[in-house]
Amino acid sequence: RKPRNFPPGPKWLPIIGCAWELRDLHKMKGSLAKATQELAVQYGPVVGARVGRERTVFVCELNATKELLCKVELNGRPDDIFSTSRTFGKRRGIIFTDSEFHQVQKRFLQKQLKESSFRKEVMEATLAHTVRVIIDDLKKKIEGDGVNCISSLFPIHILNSLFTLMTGDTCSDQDMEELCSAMAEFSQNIPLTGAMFTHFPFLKYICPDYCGYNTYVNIHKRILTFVSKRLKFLKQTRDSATPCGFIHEYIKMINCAEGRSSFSEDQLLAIVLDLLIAGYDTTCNTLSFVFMYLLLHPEVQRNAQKEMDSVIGRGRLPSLEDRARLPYVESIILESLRMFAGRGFLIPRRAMKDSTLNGYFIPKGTFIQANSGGTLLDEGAGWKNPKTFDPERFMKDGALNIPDNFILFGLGKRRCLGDTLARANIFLIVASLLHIFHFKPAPGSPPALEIVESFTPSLKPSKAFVTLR
Ligand code: HEM
Repeated sequence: RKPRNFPPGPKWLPIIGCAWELRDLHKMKGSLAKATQELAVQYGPVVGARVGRERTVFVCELNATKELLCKVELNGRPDDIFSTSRTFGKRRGIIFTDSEFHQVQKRFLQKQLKESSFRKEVMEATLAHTVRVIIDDLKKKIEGDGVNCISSLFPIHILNSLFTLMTGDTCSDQDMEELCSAMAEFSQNIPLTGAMFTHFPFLKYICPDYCGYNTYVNIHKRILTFVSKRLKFLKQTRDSATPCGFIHEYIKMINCAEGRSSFSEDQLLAIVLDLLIAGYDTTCNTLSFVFMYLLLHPEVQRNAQKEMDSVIGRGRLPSLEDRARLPYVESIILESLRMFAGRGFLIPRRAMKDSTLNGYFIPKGTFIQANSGGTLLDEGAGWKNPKTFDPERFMKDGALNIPDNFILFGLGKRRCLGDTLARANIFLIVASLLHIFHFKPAPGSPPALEIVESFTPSLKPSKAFVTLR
C-alpha cells in the first residue's frame, strides 16, 4: 500500500506497481531520464512510484536533489540482487556499500590514493604519457583518409592509465584489450538504474538471459577474474619497497589486527572493480561529448586553439600547470560535462531510516533515483537556455566562473572520489588534441548528437575528419 504523504506519482497496480506505465513511457520517450522528467511535469519534482516490490522515488529538481545528497539517512545504497550478485553474493566495494563499512573503506581509500596515485607528480606523469600515446595513435590512424570514429579514440588508453594509476601495474596490450572488451560490454549492457531482474528477482530463475541477470553476473565475473589475476601477479612480483598504488597498504591492512573486521581480499577486488567502472565509462563518454560538440561548433574549436596559441605558443604541449591560464578550454570541458552528466542519473540511493524529502514521507528501504537533468539541464536550476551548448556560460570577464548550482560530482559523504583525476585527464587530452589536430565533420557523415542509454549516457558512434594543424 502507498504510505501516507508518499510523493505523488502513477497508479500502483498489484504485484507490478507502476512498472508497466514506466516501461511504456520509457519506450515512448527513448530513455528513463526523459520518462521520469515527463512524470515530474505531471506530478511535481519528486515522484513516488513502485516498481515490482520496490518503492521508488524519482527526484528531478535542484533543491530536492541537494536535500537528498546531504541527508545522512538517505545515503544508503540498494541492498538487493543488483548490489550483491556482482560481488560474490555480498555487498562489497565502495559504490554499492553504505553505513560504517562504506565510511571506513572510503576514508582509507581516499587517504591512500591521495598519497600515491593522486599525488600531483604521479598523476601528471601518467596522464602526460597517456596523452602522448593517444597523439601517436591518432597520427597513425589519420595516415589514410583522415576519417576516424571519435568514440573509439580513447577507451583503451583511458583504461590503461586508470589501471596503472589505481594499481601501479602495467599490462601488455593484449591483456588490456581483454579488459577493455569486458569494460565496453559492461558500459553497453548494464544500466546504472537497475535491470529487469532487480525489480523482479524471481526472473533470474525463469529467464536469466532475457531479464539481464546472466549478462550482469558474467560481465562482472570477467572483470573480477582479470583484476584477481593481476593482483596475484603484483603480490608475487613486487616487494613492499616498490609501491603499487594503494594496493600494498590495503594488503597490509588485511593482515593486521585493526583491519581484520572490514578489510578483505574480496573487498580489495571489489574496490578495484568500482574504480575501473566509475572512472572508465564517465571519462570516455565525456570525451565523446566534448569532441561531438566541437564538430557541431567549429567556432568553439577555433577559439580554444586561439587561446592556447596565445598562452602557451605552438612549441610544446599543454600541461596541467597551464589549466588556470586556459579558462576557455576549461569552459568547453565543463559545458560538455554538464551536457553529458545531465542526461543520466546519480548512483541509486536507499533510505536507511524513515525520512522526508521535499516535505514528503520517505519510508525506510525506499529506493531513490536522482535525475541529473533536474540539476544540470533545467532552467529552474538557474541555467539559461539549458539545452544549448554554450561554454561562455562558465566565463565572466575573461575568467572561469563556476556557478554554485553546478553539482557535477555529487555532495556530502557519497561525493565522487575521482573528480580531480577525471578533470585533469579530460583537460589534458582535450587541450593536447586541439593543440595538434583539427577536428571536422567527416565527408558524408554530418555530426548528430544521438544519445544512447548505457551505464552512463553515451553517443552513437560518429566519424570525424582529423588533420594535423
Ligand atoms: C566525468 C567524470 C566523472 C563524473 C561526472 C563523476 C560523477 C560522480 C558522481 C555524481 C558521484 C556521486 C553519486 C552519488 O551521489 O551517489 C560519483 C561517485 C563516485 N565516483 Fe565519480 N565521476 C567521474 C569520474 C570518476 C573517476 C575517474 C573515478 C575513479 C577513478 C570515480 C570514482 C567514483 C566512486 C568510487 C564513486 C562512489 C562514491 C561513493 O559511493 O561513496 N569517478 N561520481
